[in-house]
Amino acid sequence: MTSQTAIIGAGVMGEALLSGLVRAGRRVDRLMVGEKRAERAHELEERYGVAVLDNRSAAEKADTVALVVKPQDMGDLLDEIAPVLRPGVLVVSLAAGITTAFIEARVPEGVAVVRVMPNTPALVDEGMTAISPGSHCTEADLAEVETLMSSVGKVLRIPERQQDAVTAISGSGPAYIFFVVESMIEAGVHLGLPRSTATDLVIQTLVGSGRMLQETGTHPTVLREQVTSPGGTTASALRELEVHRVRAAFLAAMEAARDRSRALAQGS
Ligand SMILES: NC(=O)C1=CN([C@@H]2O[C@H](COP(=O)(O)OP(=O)(O)OC[C@H]3O[C@@H](n4cnc5c(N)ncnc54)[C@H](O)[C@@H]3O)[C@@H](O)[C@H]2O)C=CC1
Ligand SMILES: O=C(O)[C@@H]1CCC=N1
Repeated sequence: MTSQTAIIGAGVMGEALLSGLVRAGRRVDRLMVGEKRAERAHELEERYGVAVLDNRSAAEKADTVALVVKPQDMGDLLDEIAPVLRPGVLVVSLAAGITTAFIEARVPEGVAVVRVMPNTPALVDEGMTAISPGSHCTEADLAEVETLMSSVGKVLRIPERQQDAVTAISGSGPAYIFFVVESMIEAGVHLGLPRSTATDLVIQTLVGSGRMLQETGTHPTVLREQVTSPGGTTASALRELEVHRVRAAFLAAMEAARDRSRALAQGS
């Protein structure tokens, strides 16, 4: 890929994308960053040797413009860069909730828009990204975004109507997993294990379980049953999780995330 890519908004997710592209071998002179915090901009220039420009200059020079600001900042950002977006430019939004229709209403005709929901494991090239085309998007545009996001992990094409649910499951998902990890470590400490021992045990259990899911292709219910010996320790623990309605709590949590994604689209 020889085109110029601008990343506007270089916080957690913007840097995950930037660093992934650099790790994947993208030449730094084919990347640009727009970042409003001067200190952060300087940090990224130092760390990656990437050019940090004002948003309009970055958007004007780029063939692909990735928007990685908070959903609440998206309207103002689009108003700022729309006048310099050329027809044929590809706009890629990574913001939760923001629809392609919202963006298309604010950019010139002929600008293709793709909505993307990544997650932070992109930082270690194990991201899960879902992409959806806007109404003027070609197969080539979508393939371009697929290539862009494959540099940081897996990519799935989905209809845009599924994006709020995807945001609730994989976009926010790493936070739930880290929450479970934190909770298990604290439980280990409560049971008298040194914190470092509990941390090692939980992290390797998570990594091993993830690899089993990925490599065996076996359904999680079957894998869970294999651990659950009749009358044993696991059955006792799982009964407590059911008593405390953990399954129902996960469902309620993800419904709340899905609803929040929808609300962000309305600007709240
Ligand atoms: N953090 C995550 O796990 C994920 C975040 N996202 C989406 O990515 C977007 C960014 O999220 P984070 O990186 O977590 O937030 P963040 O707050 O870490 O980064 C946003 C960055 O945008 C900059 N910014 C704000 N307005 C700007 C403007 N007008 N011009 C240039 N830079 C500007 C801020 O200074 C900041 O560095 C959000 O829309 C979020 O929904 C999507 C998936 C996962
Ligand atoms: O919490 C958020 O709104 C963003 C979107 C998905 C993950 N983080």
